[in-house]
Amino acid sequence: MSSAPHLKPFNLALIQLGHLGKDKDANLSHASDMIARAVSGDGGLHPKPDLVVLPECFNSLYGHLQFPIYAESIGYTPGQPYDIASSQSQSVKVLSAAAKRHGVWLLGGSIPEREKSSGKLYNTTTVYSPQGELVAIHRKVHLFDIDIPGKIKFKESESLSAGNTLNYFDTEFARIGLGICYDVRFPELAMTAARKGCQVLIYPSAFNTTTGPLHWELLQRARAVDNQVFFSMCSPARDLEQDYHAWGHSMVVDPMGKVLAEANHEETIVFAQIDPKVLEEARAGIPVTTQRRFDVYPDVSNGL
Ligand SMILES: NC(=O)CC(=O)C(=O)O
Repeated sequence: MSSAPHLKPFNLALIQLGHLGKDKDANLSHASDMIARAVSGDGGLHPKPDLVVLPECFNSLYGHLQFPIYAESIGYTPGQPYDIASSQSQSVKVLSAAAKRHGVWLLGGSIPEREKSSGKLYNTTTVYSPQGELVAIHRKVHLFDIDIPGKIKFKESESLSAGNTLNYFDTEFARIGLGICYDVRFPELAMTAARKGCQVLIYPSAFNTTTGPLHWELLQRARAVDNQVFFSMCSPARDLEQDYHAWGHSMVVDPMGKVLAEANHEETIVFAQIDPKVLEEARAGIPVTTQRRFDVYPDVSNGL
C-alpha cells in the first residue's frame, strides 16, 4: 500500500440530483447539466469545486426491478489501464467526458453494473480524474435488505450481488474512501479505510423517509468521529411520484462530528470547504487513532 497523499484544503460539491425518471438519456443529460452548474460554483456563488459527487443510482430509478433494465457493462480491472473510447457503458462515457471537459475530479454516484463474464449485477460507483480517466470503482459491499413491517421492505439481493473489496482513490489533495449507502451501517468498512490512510470518506447514497430521519445524520457523524475523518453522503432529491422516497439531506461532516453543510430534500448542490486543520486538531486533541488497544481486540486488527 502506497502512503496516502497529505490532506490539503479542497472544495467539495454534492449534487442532490432530482428529476430522475425512466428515460436514462434524460437522466444522464440532466446529470451533465448539474455537473456544469456545480463546476460553475452555482453561477459564481461558491469557489470551483475540486471534487464533484453524484448520488446512488443517478441514471435510473432506485428499485431492484430497475437494476437489470438499466445495468451497463463497465469491464474495469483495478490497476489496469481502461480505454474509455471502447467502454460499453454509456454512463461511464458521459461521466468521463464531463470530468475531462470541466477538469474536475468526479465521483460518479452509482449505476447498476452487469459483469459480463458472470452476468451478475452490482450497484457500482465509478470515479474519474480531471483528465477523464476511470481511476476506481466500488461495488456496494453490504446489500440493502431490510424489512420494517408497515414501513419499508427492500431487498437489493433479489437482483444484485455484493462487492467484495474495499476501495479508495488518491487525488492531489486527499485519499478518499468509497462506500455506498447501506455500507455506512458497517463501521468496519469505514474504520479499515481510515486505517489505510483515507482522510475523507464519501458514500453516494439514497436513504429513505423511514430510516433517514433517525439514522442519516447519526451514522455520518458517528463514522466521522469514530475515525476522525471527513464523512459525506450524497442523496438524490426526494420525489413523491416515485415508489422509493429518498431522504435527501446530502451532507458533509467534519472529523469532530460537526455538520459543515446539509441540503433539504429538493434538488440542490451542497458546497463545502475541507480544512485539514480540523482533522489535525481533532487527532492531536483526542488521539484515539494512536490509543487503540489491539491487544484487547486483536481480531479487529487482522490484515492491517
Ligand atoms: N438505501 C440503502 O442502501 C440504505 C438505507 O436506506 C438505509 O440503510 O436505511
